[in-house]
Amino acid sequence: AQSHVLWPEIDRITAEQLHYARQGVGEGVWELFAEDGEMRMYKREEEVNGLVVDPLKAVHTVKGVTGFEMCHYFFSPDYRLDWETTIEQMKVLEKVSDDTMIFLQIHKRVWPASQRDALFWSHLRQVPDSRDPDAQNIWIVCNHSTEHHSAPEKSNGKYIREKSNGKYIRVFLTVALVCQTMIEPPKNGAQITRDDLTCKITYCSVVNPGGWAPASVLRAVYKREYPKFLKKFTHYVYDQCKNKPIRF
Ligand SMILES: CCCc1ccc(-c2ccc(S(=O)(=O)CCO)cc2)cc1[C@H]1C[C@H]1c1ccccn1
Repeated sequence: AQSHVLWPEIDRITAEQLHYARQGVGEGVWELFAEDGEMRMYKREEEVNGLVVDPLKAVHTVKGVTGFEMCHYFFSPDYRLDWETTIEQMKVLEKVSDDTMIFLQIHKRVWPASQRDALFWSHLRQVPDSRDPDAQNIWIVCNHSTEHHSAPEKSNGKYIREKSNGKYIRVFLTVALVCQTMIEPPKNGAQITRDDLTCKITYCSVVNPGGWAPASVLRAVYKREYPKFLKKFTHYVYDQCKNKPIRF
């Protein structure tokens, strides 16, 4: 993908998001708003031009899967409709390379706000750990809004069923899923099994709704949808992997 026009931006945003994901939530600005088992979900309340763009950061620990497996199921279009419940339609507009694609997603309407779509590149990458050079166990998927000739801001009906008003408000998003595999080597030198695996997850998301929506509505939607999404997604990956050979 190094030759693609988007490559410099993909490289820069992915590196920025990795750094951002690694920053702790200790500094007081993050507000814990959801907990479920090992999952902790934090937000910051921010508005841009009166629009709610609350950054979100979630940390979670899932036993029995690797960081690669978690990122693979998050990245691949083949499984998305199995775990993403807020999407009405999804299309891969361009396959830039095996690890980079451009998606167009129509999200379900969040009443009373009008319906939105999201157009973004998605990039999957293994990350050398600066602090531990031989840690080959960190993977990231970064999703970042982009433009594409085949899906201008106004839904042109060519690919996606035209709604009555012929237009979806386009959100602007940056999302990162960073996953690290921890292995508890079996005492007796036996082969590693899924019981020896733990996946440490950091999920970061900033979604600008692109057009006005009541702050109270958006905050209620995020409070409900994000915990549901991360719980459903991680359970889905565990179920998909549990009877399959481990992929690092
Ligand atoms: C008015 C904003 C509408 C809206 C647009 C977009 C998104 C959204 C898009 C992408 C991603 S992802 O993590 O990249 C997974 C791929 O789909 C997550 C969220 C969420 C909402 C809102 C519907 C809410 C929501 C919140 C959390 C999870 C899912 N949906």
